[in-house]
Amino acid sequence: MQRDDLEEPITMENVKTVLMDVFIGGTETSSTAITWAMSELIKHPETMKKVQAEIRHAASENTKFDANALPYLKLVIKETLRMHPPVPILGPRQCKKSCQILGYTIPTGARLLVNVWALGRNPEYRSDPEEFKPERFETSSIDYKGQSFEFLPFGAGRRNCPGLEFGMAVVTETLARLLLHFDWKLPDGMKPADLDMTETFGLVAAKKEPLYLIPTLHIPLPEILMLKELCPMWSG
Ligand code: HEM
Repeated sequence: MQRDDLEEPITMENVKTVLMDVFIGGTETSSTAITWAMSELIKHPETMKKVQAEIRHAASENTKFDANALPYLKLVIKETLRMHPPVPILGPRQCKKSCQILGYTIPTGARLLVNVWALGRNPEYRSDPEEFKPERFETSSIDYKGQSFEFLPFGAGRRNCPGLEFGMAVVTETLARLLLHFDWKLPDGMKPADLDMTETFGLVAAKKEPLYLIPTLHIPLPEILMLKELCPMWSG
């Protein structure tokens, strides 16, 4: 693996650092997005029904589906990322050239923090920002790839998230599996309205109280098929 003949040599140190980036950048962000999506779905039973119907309709031979053919699930994930961006505040940016923003002078060299959480809930950019409504993205061209500055769950510019596609694939595949194979309910007769949606404050805005849900098996998942589908390189 070691290559010393390149302009930027690949060293064991580089490899370890990249792997660390993947673990630090990719695990808590993705699991936080999945937890928030499940929380919003359990709070909105009609949305849960609609997304499960889409996934169950798309799943052929009971367990196979094309994650790209799940447009409503994509809307659910977008809406989750709008209301609960796992990274609520982007890493600091430095102002290259003095400018005016909303009447404030931003001097050259000033450090700026972009509040993605506040952008997502700003009523100037959308109606009912406190409502979970995946349908709002149905007819909108707003995407999460860093071009729409009112919706930046993966950041923007050259320091945006390099794991965007991978993160979306993990979140989509995991949610689709959870929703295809299981029905979900709250424990102890708890009502959807009682679910505590408080966020933690930190680099990652996770759900403060753990999400406890009771699964009921809907479609069994043969273990061997699961391994083949998820890890084709292992199945020979
Ligand atoms: C739903 C999942 C994810 C979300 C919401 C997310 C979000 C973000 C955000 C907002 C940033 C800062 C971007 C900026 O300041 O403009 C970032 C940076 C980063 N992300 Fe992700 N991320 C996710 C998944 C992943 C995955 C799966 C990986 C790796 C496999 C990853 C690796 C990184 C790295 C290495 C950085 C730092 C980039 C830099 O500083 O140049 N992320 N992520």
